[in-house]
Amino acid sequence: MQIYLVGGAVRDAWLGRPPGDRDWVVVGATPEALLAQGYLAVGKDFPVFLHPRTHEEYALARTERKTAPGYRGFAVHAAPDVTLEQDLARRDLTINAIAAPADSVSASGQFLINSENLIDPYGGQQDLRDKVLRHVTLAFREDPVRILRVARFAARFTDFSVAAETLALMREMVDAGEVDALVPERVWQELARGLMEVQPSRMFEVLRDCGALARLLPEVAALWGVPQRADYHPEIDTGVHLMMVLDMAARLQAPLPVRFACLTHDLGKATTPADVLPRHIGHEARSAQLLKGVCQRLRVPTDCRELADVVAREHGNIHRGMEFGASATLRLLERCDALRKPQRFADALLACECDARGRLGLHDSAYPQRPHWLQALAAAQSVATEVVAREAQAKGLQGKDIGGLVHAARVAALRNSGMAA
Ligand SMILES: Nc1ccn([C@@H]2O[C@H](COP(=O)(O)OP(=O)(O)OP(=O)(O)O)[C@@H](O)[C@H]2O)c(=O)n1
Ligand SMILES: [Mg+2]
Repeated sequence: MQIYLVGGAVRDAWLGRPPGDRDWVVVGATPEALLAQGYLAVGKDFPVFLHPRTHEEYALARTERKTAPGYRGFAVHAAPDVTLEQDLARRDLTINAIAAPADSVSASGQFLINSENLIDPYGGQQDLRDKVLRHVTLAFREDPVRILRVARFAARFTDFSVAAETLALMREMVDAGEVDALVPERVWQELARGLMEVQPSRMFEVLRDCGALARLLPEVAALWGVPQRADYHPEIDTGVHLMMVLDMAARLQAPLPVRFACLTHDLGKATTPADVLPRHIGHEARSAQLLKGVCQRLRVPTDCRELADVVAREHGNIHRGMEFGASATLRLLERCDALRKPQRFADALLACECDARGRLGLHDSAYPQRPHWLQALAAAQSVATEVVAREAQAKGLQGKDIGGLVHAARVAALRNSGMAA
């Protein structure tokens, strides 16, 4: 049997990027032969094994053929006569279809990037040089997740472009309804990974270009072409603003829930009645409503969903908050459940900063609201609630009345701290 390193590990080594997971392909072997050598079978859909010592993935060379729409609909053929070239042909992109013989890969994980070593039948190295994301063969069609992968790679390899013929193929797949058949978990997984890349806007650009965004996230796709007030939004177009907000979130190294909250905070602007434009009165509540549909459809995890809800509802108030009186300040903190969930509130503030700076010409402006709200939260937290509660109980007060006293003590603390009038 022959063993080769393939996929992302070869690509990343070639680009001089830090190594991630390593995937190996085994040619000329049977499952029995690998089991006899101590490999552990793990593949449910394909013959994949874990190395007895390193636990890295070793897959038997295989071909795949589509049998039904969607992610699960394919038949796999793995046999000792499947060649390396055949296995590479069924992969997504040429840059992911380069193989390095195992004996050219040293134990430390380093290997020589030497074109004489590499097996590269589909021009992957040329596409790495030209910075092109190009499909290997028409087998690309057999897995619609690849549409999302290409978009995600565009967000990571920011100076790569998608080959025209690959974009055309992706468009064909979208038109054939292929993305509609994807299971929500896969869509979310790829979107989440793309959001965490260095330039998430590029993922959405590619998804828009091939028509997939309107199928997967119609609420987001609808934001392009919606105008905003030029005095607040010099970029005017809501979709353009959204992309700037996402890239600001990446620049500020925001965690995933913040990036998801950025993605959905303005959804309601797409449903603003035409006669109100370019103003968006009350869009926050409409964003929160549309967000619910997105989260149900894509099974968005709780932390992302909850933060996005807070940000959708309150971002306008957080922006305006420096002018709030003590009572309104505390009410916002309470609506955000900030006293019990201070980290989530801090994340909401970060999302709001991305929103404020994700505007044309404002990328480097300050966002004093963030320290302001953190100080306000600290002032509210400084109230010794047990003491207030004990004193109230001593006076014979109960339940709601005690809550009222705690609230009043926090308002007073906000006033005394000079945070609000
Ligand atoms: N839908 C998919 C998923 C994977 N692959 C192939 O399997 C390899 C490994 O997959 P994976 O680890 O998911 O992707 P990587 O390319 O390694 O990228 P990442 O850095 O995101 O792990 C890919 O390079 C590609 O050759 C594919 O063709 N189609
Ligand atoms: Mg990988």
